[in-house]
Amino acid sequence: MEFPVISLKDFAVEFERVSQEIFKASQKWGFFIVKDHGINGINEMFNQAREFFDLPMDIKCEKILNEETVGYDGHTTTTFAASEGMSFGLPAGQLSKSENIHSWWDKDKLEDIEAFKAQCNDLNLKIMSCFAVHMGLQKDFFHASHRQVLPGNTFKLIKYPKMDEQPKDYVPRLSEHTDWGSITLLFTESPGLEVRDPNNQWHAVPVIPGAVTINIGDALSLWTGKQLKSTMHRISWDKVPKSQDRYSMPYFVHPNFETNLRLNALPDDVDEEVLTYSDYYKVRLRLTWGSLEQKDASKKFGDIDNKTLEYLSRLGVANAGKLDSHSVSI
Ligand SMILES: O=C(O)CCC(=O)C(=O)O
Ligand SMILES: [Fe+2]
Repeated sequence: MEFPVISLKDFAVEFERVSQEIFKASQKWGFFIVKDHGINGINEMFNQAREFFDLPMDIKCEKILNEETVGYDGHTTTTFAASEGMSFGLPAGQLSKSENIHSWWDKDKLEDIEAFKAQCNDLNLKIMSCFAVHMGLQKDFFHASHRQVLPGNTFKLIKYPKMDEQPKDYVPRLSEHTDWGSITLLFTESPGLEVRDPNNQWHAVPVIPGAVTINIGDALSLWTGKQLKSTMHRISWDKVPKSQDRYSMPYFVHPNFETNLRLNALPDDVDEEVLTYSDYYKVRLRLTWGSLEQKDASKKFGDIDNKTLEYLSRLGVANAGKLDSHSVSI
C-alpha cells in the first residue's frame, strides 16, 4: 500500500485536484507527505536544534517546559519517549514576552523561530482550506478557529540521542499515540516514524529530503465527525539507526481554546453538550506532562476532569482506550 506523497507545486492553479488528493489521503490514512511546499530555512532550524542540544545540561535546564508549552524537556525520563525536546508554544509573536525562554535563545534566534512558525502557519491554513471545500464549507471556514490566540501552535525541536542498546527499564523511543490538535507538520531527516496504515498494520513513513509529513490530530478528527482520521504513530527502537542521533521538528497546530469540536456530531452522538478544544487540551496536557508537575510543584499542566474523560471515551476519540498511552498516574 503506497504512502500518499503530494506535490503542492500547482496548488493555486489546480486547487480542485490537489485539495482532493489531500482530503482523500486524510480520510484514508490521516497522514501524507507534501513536497514543493515552499517553506524555507529547514536546514538552518536543524542546525539550531543541534547547537542547542549540544549545550551542557545545566544551560538547557535554565527553563524547563511550562504550561505554555515553552521550554526544555529531557532532563528527566518519561514513560513515553527517550528523547529531549525544546518547545516554542504560544500564539505568533509572543515568545519574546514569555518568561520561560532561555537566555541562549536571544532576540535574533527567537525572530528566526517566529518567522519559521509563520511559514508553517501559512501552510497550515492552505491545508485547512482543502478540508473545508471538500466538506462543503467556505474555503476559509477553519481560519476563524485558528486565529493567533491561546493556546497557539507549538514548534518543537526533538533529539532522539543515539543509544547502543535500549535502556533496561522499558521506555519506548516514542510510544504510539495520536496528536491532540488540528494537524501536525513534521520535518525530519531520519527514518523511524511508523504509522498505522488503512489496514491497521504498522507502515514506515518514507523520508523524502526537504518534504513535510502532515497528519490529522484528534481535535480535527472529532470536529469533522471523524471524516478525517487521526492516526496512531510511533517510533520503535529497531527502526532508528543505533549509531546516529535522530532529529525531528514537529509543528503542532491547535484550534483556539473556545472552539466547539461538535461541528459535525457523529451519527450516534445525541448529546447536546459542548466540547471545547480547551476541555480536550487540558486532559492531554496533563497526561503528557503531569509527571513534570510532580517534580516541580509550581507547575500546573492542565486538568483531568472525569466528566470530560467519560464524555471523550463515549465519543471514542482516535486515541480511544489509549488516553493513558502517555500515562502518568492520575
Ligand atoms: O519525531 C517524530 O518523528 C515524531 C514526533 C511525534 O509524533 C510527536 O512528537 O508527536
Ligand atoms: Fe505525534
